[in-house]
Amino acid sequence: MRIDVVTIFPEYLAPLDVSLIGKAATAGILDIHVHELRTWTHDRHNTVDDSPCGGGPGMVMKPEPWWEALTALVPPGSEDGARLIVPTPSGRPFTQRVAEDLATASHLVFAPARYEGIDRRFIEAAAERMPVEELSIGDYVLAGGEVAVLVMVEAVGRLLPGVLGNAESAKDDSFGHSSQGGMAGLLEGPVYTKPANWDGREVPPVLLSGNHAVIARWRRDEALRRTAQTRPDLIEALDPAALDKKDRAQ
Ligand SMILES: N#Cc1c(-c2ccc3cc[nH]c3c2)n[nH]c1N
Repeated sequence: MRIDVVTIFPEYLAPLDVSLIGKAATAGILDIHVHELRTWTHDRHNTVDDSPCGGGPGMVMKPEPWWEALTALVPPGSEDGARLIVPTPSGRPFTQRVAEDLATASHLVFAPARYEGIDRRFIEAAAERMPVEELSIGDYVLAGGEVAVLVMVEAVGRLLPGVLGNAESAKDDSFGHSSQGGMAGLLEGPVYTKPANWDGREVPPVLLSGNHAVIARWRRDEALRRTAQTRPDLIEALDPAALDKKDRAQ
């Protein structure tokens, strides 16, 4: 997968060189390029913004630099498999299912804005050339979209074959929100490691029993309990067919 990120703060994307995503890039699984939006400006001041039409606070990002950048990164005729991702607080929620969908793309172009956002006409023009996703990472307001790009690239990148080792395959995601595997749609229950007694607190004996069926049942019960407590909406959203008799007894 090729990933292009266009931004006025390229240094904000430095974490993409680190850890899981950095290793995936080194391995050639991800081909990540971060670009300075001002590359596609032509005036003395490398202007990327202007005052909002109709008045109002702040500044709006001009469509021209974004359009030139997009055209350079996705030349006409090469749109097949390319998707433009625009982080925005007014976007569709970015969820695990959205991450799974984006992981099927061959080319993602991220357009993290600043100021009051990008001139709407850029989004409309881009949508005539390729799928455009306006996505939000949560119900709070950031100062720009770069943080959201880091979140989305990690959530999508970890789903690509070869990025996670076998021991930590995304298929077994148990942090909830995965739509795959036995814990699909549930939040993860508590996890423990050695020592068996720490601070006078014991690891639940079931986890030391060696009985994998009983352990699996206990973990699912704990996931159901935590999900019901923390995110009852996820319980409501579960496919009833995904719940067995013992689940319903919870
Ligand atoms: N995604 C996302 C966002 C943002 C966001 C995204 C882009 C810009 C550009 C200026 N301010 C922004 C805030 N705030 N909260 C979210 N969940």
